[in-house]
Formats: sequence, structure tokens, C-alpha cells
Amino acid sequence: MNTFTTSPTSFMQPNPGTSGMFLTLNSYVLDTVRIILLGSLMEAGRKLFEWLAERFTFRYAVSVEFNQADPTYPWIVQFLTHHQVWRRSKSFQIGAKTSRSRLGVTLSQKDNPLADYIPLYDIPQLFYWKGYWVEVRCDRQEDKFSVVDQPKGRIYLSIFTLDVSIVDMLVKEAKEIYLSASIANVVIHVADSEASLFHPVWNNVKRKARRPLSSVVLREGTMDALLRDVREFLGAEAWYINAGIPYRRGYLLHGPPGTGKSSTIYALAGELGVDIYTLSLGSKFVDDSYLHRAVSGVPSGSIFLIEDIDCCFPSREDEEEEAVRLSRSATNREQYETGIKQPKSQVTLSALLNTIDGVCSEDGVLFFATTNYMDRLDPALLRPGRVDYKLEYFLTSQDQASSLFRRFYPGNAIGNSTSADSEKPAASYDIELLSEKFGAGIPPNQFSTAELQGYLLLHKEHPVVAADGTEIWVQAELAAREGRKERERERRERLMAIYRIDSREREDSGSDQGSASGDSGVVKIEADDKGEALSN
Ligand SMILES: Nc1ncnc2c1ncn2[C@@H]1O[C@H](COP(=O)(O)OP(=O)(O)OP(=O)(O)O)[C@@H](O)[C@H]1O
Repeated sequence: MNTFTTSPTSFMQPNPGTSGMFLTLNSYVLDTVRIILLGSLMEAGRKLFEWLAERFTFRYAVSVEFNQADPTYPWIVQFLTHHQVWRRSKSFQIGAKTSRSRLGVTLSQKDNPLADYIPLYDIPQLFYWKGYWVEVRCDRQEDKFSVVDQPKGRIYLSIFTLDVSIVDMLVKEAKEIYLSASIANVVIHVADSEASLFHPVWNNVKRKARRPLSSVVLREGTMDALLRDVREFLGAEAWYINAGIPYRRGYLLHGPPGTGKSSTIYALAGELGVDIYTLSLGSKFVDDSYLHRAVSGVPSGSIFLIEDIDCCFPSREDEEEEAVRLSRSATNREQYETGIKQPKSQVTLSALLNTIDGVCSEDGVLFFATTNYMDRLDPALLRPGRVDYKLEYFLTSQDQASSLFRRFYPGNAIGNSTSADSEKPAASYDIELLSEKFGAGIPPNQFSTAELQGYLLLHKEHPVVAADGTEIWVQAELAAREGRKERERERRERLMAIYRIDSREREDSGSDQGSASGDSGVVKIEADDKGEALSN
């Protein structure tokens, strides 16, 4: 009967299997808790350290941010390159060299490699500069709020000092290093894309090789006078301030296309070592607000250049008004063929005048504008104070043609003819004589320097051929020009005829059918002449 006896205490006694499991579980839990606690403590410690470091940086460091879309950005890249801060980076993005500014440093400046090496790290680096520790960090984060395509890079510097003026010192040094590094180039900042309200507009940097002033062939004394004027202005800041006159000066270069207006400005910028900031008023995205922001971003001591400034005022020109009237009855194709243009700029005259007045511009900016159509410009734009110096360009004189020739064949003062025709015996030549021959063959005030340059380029190895062929080339060019003029005149006449018919039809809109059909017949004849349906 004792078969099924159970001791009442058997429940109380630990079961070795269960208790082992319980203990193991217990130790797991304890370990986990310990690990969690340790992890939390470490994380808290890290956060605390970060917080303290941040507090320390905040309290004892001056922090600055450089945005890739801002002109100061290349200065700071050059500065960091100069101090070899990027050297420690082991991770790069490589991009083919383009004119576009990017967070790029060439590893070896001597070899001028074909790619930009762009450091990718965002771990802060420390370097020592003039007795200060400076922390540098860069990133290329996407700007989620930007609706337009903007360069994304940023560089952050923290200088461990309480003296804010050290930033000035650093930026000044950065600019000096940048200028001396770009001494062989003219740096051109172009506002050539949309920019949201919160972004700088100068987001494209190009470099052009510096061009000597003497390479621009102008009338005697023209370049010297311009250079003297600009230098005088740059040295007269105190005078302007004392006299209470805004410290700015406007230059308008006007004349036919291809006579050297832009070349003058680029050569001048190279000579003075100043950057050019340029935009086109004809760009779709350039409106009053854009112009205002652009000019506000031009640093003192730079050139602000607007090329073809006349595109702001098409309606002020009589011929254009006539053309717009004509366009009412002309098809799109005719508008295209006859060069009829709709107003090309969204910038209003008052915004442009405000800009030039210096209301929103930096003091010490040299304002340059070019135009092929001086007479289209509003007189308000031309008044002294806005445009202080007007320089007219002309088609080439015979002297200019000769000196262009001499510039074209340097180092060939006397030599042997390298005639294109290998049958001909080589003959010796004198560049001075050839240049005179060339100059004498060019009718004065008929050709632009760009046209002559185009001709000489055809014979860049053959000065004798160039000089000998001048007359034939001139005749051919003048004949081709006559042909173009004739065709243009015919197109205009056709359009005028259509316009007259169009107006008459509108006047006679209430008159009888017979008269209207008579007019339509004339339109048809015009259309047939042109080989296309021109009727309205
Ligand atoms: N006076 C000049 N001396 C030397 N080269 C010139 C001169 N004029 C024009 N050229 C050459 O012709 C080309 C066009 O010149 P540039 O752009 O300076 O003319 P522009 O007057 O500004 O023309 P546009 O009014 O069409 O802008 C350049 O390659 C330049 O080297």
C-alpha cells in the first residue's frame, strides 16, 4: 500500500534539473542586464563627452561654414590645400576636371593632373595654424529644401579661440593664397543657373588664361587711358568717402561685334588681378530679384560685368518696335528669319538702374557693361554716376590690321616662307613688310578684328600666303556681305508687303467680299514668291 507514497516535503526540495535551468536563466538575465547597463553607461558617457566637446567648442571656438555656392569657398579650399590639410585623407572622389567649381584639390599641383581629387571624409581633422588649433570638417549633404540644382559641398571650420577677428585673418589669408594661386588665370564667376532665394547665385567658376593687355589691338592710347582710369579709381577710396560720393564706377564699352570689348575687360581683369562676376540679362531665370541677389554677392574690388546690356531694352529701339508691330502678321518662321525678337529680358529698367546706382551693390565694385547698340539704351542708364566712362570701339583701321598681323606671327620677324604650295621655292620674308602689305589690303572700317583674326587663323603657319591673299579674301567677303544684305532687304520688303495687306484687310473688314478676295490674291502671290504659305 505504500506504493504511491510521496513525501510532503518533496515539493520543497529543489529539483536539481529545474534549479540548474533557473540558475542558468538567472545568470543570462543578469549578464544581459549588465551588458545593457554597461552599454547604456558607455552611450551616456559618449553622449556626455560629445556634449562637453560641443559645449567646449561652442564656448571656446569660433565656427564658420563655407558653402560651395559662395565665392569664398574656393578661397578656403585653396587655403586648406596650401596648408596640406587634405593630405591625411585616404578617401577621394575623382572627377574629370571641368570648369565647374567643386570641392576639389589636385594632389600634385605641379603635374596638373586631369582630375579633381575630392576628399570624402566627414571626420573632423585638426591642424595647427598661426598658434591656433583649427578643426576642419566637410560634407556633401543633399539640401532637402533646395528646389534647384546647387553645388552641395560645405566646409566647416572651428578655430579654438575666443577672438572672433581671427576668422577675418584666416579668410584674408585664404583670399591672398587663392589670388596668388590663380595669378596665371582670370577667374570668372558666372550666374548661369536658377538659385532659390536662400542660395547664392554665383555657383559656377571658370578660369581663363590671363591675356596680356597688348594682345588686344585697339586704337593708339585707348587701353592706356582705360587702365589709368581704373587704377585711379581703385586708389581713390578715401577721396570718394570724404566727398560723400558712392565708391563705384561704371564703364560702358560699345561698338560693333567682334571689335574687342569683352577681350578688353578680361585682359584688364588679368592685369589688375581681380575676379569677374558676370551674368546675362537675357537668361530666362534672371529677373529683378535674381539681379538684386547677384549684385549683393559681388565682393568689393571685383568687376561686375553685364554683356549685351541692350537686351533689357528691345522696345526702346525704333526698329524693334516696327518689328514687333510686324510680328502681329508674321508667322513664327518669318520672325525667326527676319530676326524679329520678342523682349528678351525679364529685368525691369528700374531694377537695373537701382542695381547700377549701387543701392544694392557693394562699394568698390567696377561695373562694366558692353553693347553693340548704344542708341537702344535708355538715357537714364547713361547718365554720369551710372556710366562714368564710355569707350567706343570701331571696325579695324589699317594700322590695327597691321599690328594684328605682327602679333599673329611673333618670332617670325624675318624668315623663310613655308608656302602651302610645296612646289614653290622657299622665299625669305620680312614680317614688317608683310604686315604693311596686309594692312594696306584691308579697307578701313569695314571689318571687325574678329573677322581678320578668322582669316589669319586660316593661314597661321603661312604669313606670306596670308598677306598675298588679302585682296582676294576682301573681295570675296564684301561680295558675300552684299549678297546677305540683298537677301535681308528682300525679306523685309516681303514682310512689309504682308503687313500692309494685313492692315488694309483689318481696315476693310466690313467691306464687300470682292475687295477682300482681291487682297487675298496678293497675299497668295507673295506666298508663292517665298515658296511657302505666308497668308494669314
Ligand atoms: N581689338 C582686338 N584685338 C585683338 N583681338 C580681338 C580684338 N577684337 C576682337 N578680337 C578677337 O575676336 C574675338 C571676339 O572678340 P570679343 O569677344 O572681345 O569682341 P566683342 O567686341 O566683345 O564682341 P561682341 O560684341 O560680339 O561680344 C576674340 O577671339 C578676340 O581675341
